[in-house]
Amino acid sequence: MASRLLARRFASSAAAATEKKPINVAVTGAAGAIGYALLMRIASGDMLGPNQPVNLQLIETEPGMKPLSGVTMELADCAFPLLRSVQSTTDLEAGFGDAGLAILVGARPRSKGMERGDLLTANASIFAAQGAALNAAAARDVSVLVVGNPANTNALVASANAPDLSPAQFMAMTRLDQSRAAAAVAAKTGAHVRDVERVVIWGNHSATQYPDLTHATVRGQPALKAIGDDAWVKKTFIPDVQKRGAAIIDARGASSAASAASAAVDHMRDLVVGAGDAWLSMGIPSDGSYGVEEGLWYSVPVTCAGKGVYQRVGGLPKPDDFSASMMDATRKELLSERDGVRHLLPKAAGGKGKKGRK
Ligand SMILES: NC(=O)c1ccc[n+]([C@@H]2O[C@H](COP(=O)([O-])OP(=O)(O)OC[C@H]3O[C@@H](n4cnc5c(N)ncnc54)[C@H](O)[C@@H]3O)[C@@H](O)[C@H]2O)c1
Ligand SMILES: O=C(O)C[C@H](O)C(=O)O
Repeated sequence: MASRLLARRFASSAAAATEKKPINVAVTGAAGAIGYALLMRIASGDMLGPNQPVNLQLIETEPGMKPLSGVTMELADCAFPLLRSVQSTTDLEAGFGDAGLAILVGARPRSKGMERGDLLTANASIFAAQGAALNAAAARDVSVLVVGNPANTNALVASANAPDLSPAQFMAMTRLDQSRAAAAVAAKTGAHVRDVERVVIWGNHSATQYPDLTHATVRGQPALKAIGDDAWVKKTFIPDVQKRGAAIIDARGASSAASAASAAVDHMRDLVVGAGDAWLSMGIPSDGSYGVEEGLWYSVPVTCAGKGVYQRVGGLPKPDDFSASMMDATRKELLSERDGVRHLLPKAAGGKGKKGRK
């Protein structure tokens, strides 16, 4: 008995000695619908892996603090072994203090009949304040994922207000669109979703996005060939993916929440842990390629090597006329969204940061 106890004690002190340093994860809008689904997944280890402890730094508005206290009670009651601490605050700099990862969810969702761009006035100023606070308080190599809509332009606003961080550290979430597109192709071809690769989301997380199957494969074969139905691709697949968010609002009476949280988990996991040669879509600052001017957060395919580093997929052939016109339409929408937030963009936008990514 004594030797079994000793062995157990030895095993737990060895585990403590090799335990990784916790990662500080800041989440805004933590008491909202997405926050509720997201926090459980982060704390359980779904996002950063089964050996990575986390500290949660939760940011809410004043009225959000009471519901947030209920969420933190539930987090405690889950007794997650990887959850080291939970801090709840309305103070942006306290909430972002030393954060290595920041997921910016807190913003108003659209309701029936609205487009995501209609949220620009209500939401963009939130991201100016949050960009400034990240600049002041977050870890210098923080990776920031913007989920709150309109996500691409909010990422631009946050980055523009964080002059000491690299624009490349700010990403807008289009992973949900990628997953929706892959799921639709899997359903059409009878394949499993894991057999659908290289689906690309170009441009804005909006109804102008271009879900592109030109490079996609199903079980290693060209997806367009496996589908064999160009009319379905153009008349059903593309509009369905573009309008999936609205279809969910129509059916559920509220915008997607669990699937949005799941996409944020997938995005951050691939970014931090790495995803080999898989193509993943992210809204990142344009570098002038694909005819998209610099300074727009435009979704493109990337690969993720881990540790927060992503690499844009390069060397793609010139898009055909259909793809080029789709890519241009979403670029134009992003330009007009940028015009709508000019007042929130300081003149000398864009800084260096410690972790440049290309
Ligand atoms: N990019 C995507 O794929 C995607 C998918 C789904 C939803 N969204 C967007 O995510 C956002 C949140 O959606 P939701 O369903 O969780 O909404 P929600 O209304 O359920 O929750 C939003 C939460 O944010 C909080 N909040 C508002 N302003 C804040 C601020 N300044 N600082 C901190 N917290 C703040 C609110 O108090 C609330 O608790 C919406 O803008 C929605 O459109 C994006
Ligand atoms: O469509 C919305 O407004 C919510 C979200 O962006 C989605 O794509 O589900």
